[in-house]
Amino acid sequence: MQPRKIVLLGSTGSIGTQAIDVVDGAPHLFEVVALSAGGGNLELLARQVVHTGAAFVGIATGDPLRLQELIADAARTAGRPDFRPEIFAGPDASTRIAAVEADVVLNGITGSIGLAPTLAALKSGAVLALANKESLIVGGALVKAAAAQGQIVPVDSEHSAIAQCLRSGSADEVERLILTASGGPFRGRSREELHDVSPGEALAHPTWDMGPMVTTNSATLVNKGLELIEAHLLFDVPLDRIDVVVHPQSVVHSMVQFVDGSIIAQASPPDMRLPIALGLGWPDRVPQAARPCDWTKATSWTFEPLDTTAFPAVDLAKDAAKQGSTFPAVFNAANEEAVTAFHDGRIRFTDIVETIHSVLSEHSGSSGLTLESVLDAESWARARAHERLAVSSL
Ligand SMILES: NC(=O)C1=CN([C@@H]2O[C@H](COP(=O)(O)OP(=O)(O)OC[C@H]3O[C@@H](n4cnc5c(N)ncnc54)[C@H](OP(=O)(O)O)[C@@H]3O)[C@@H](O)[C@H]2O)C=CC1
Ligand SMILES: CC(=O)[C@@H](O)[C@H](O)COP(=O)(O)O
Ligand SMILES: [Mn+2]
Repeated sequence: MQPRKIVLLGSTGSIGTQAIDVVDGAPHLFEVVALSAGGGNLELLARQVVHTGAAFVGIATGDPLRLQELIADAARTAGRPDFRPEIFAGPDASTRIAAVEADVVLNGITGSIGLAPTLAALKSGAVLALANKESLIVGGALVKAAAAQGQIVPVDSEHSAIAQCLRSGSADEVERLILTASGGPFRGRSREELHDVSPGEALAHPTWDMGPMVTTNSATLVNKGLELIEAHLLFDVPLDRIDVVVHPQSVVHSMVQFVDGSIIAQASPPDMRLPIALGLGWPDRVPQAARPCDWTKATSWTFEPLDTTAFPAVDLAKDAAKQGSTFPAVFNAANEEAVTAFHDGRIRFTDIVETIHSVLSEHSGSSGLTLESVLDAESWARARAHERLAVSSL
């Protein structure tokens, strides 16, 4: 069998670098044909291009001539002085890279900026291995309409878990989905105790090593709110039949409850290489993609309800999803702006979710969901969030 041709969007990030580990571990299964990144780390990107031998590379910002020089240096060092991939540069570079002929496009970009690349990947006919949950959430019905049955394979650990559990039963046997949440670094704290936490503390995730946006979203529980919407869209289960339970060890990645009361869970130590490998290989499993649980050591898995008073983000996300239309896009855009302001030291941690709440409460939605209405709602939400953030600044 020929190796599957893989496009990696966001190759320099946490998902992207782990995807290259997966490919390195199974070169007979996968071949990287194109890479893209924001442009913030041209040295790493150049090394990745030479290492993988990708024929195409894209950057949103940064100097393409500098990238070309760095690739030439790395290629000389690797003993391949004639290696010259084609470089795409500019804001639409990842969208163009997503359309390169391939079997699977892994979208590992952070943020709703991943929407156009998601739509381009779907249009290309390739399987979309989706880590960039934001594009599905903001695009909603638009992304679903662009996807053929089974064309989107989830990479987010919870949704990969659910997809695996669903192999055990038919859609009409599904009663509920149960998303697990680590609870983040501030699990157990009251709303008041969250007031003065620092960006450094918010980035200290208890179980996962991830990029700064998703790590902060785990701390506010916004990530779980986004994942609730993601699960609803991916698996067509009504919002009120999706639960969140706190599981601090992050070993059970999510569960499906069936009509007879049986619950199937997927468990593995926290390591994204497993869902990434399954996303690239779906429906086939990649042998030795990750270590399994070690039953020779005593261990406990615990579960507790989510404190929705201290962490109201999941309820807020559910409300936004129920309102539909452009509300999820507004939820996400306001969050992205607030998280940036928090890391810049302009607002408090608790202002993040308050900002989302405030911006959502002023939104009136849009009649019909189009790409234009989504982009307009996002711009509006970002501008409104900025005004709100200026008022709540420290
Ligand atoms: N990390 C994880 O374990 C998990 C992540 N996810 C999801 O996966 C996605 C990626 O997360 P993560 O890897 O942690 O994020 P990182 O911040 O680590 O990486 C983000 C990647 O996106 C690139 N990027 C940023 N802006 C652009 C742009 N305009 N065009 C193209 N590429 C761009 C970055 O490039 P540059 O380096 O140049 O800035 C980088 O390669 C998110 O949606 C996250 O929620 C889901 C589950 C787990
Ligand atoms: C690894 C992964 O999928 C992340 O999205 C993870 O879910 C973050 O953990 P919590 O949001 O549960 O803290
Ligand atoms: Mn997740």
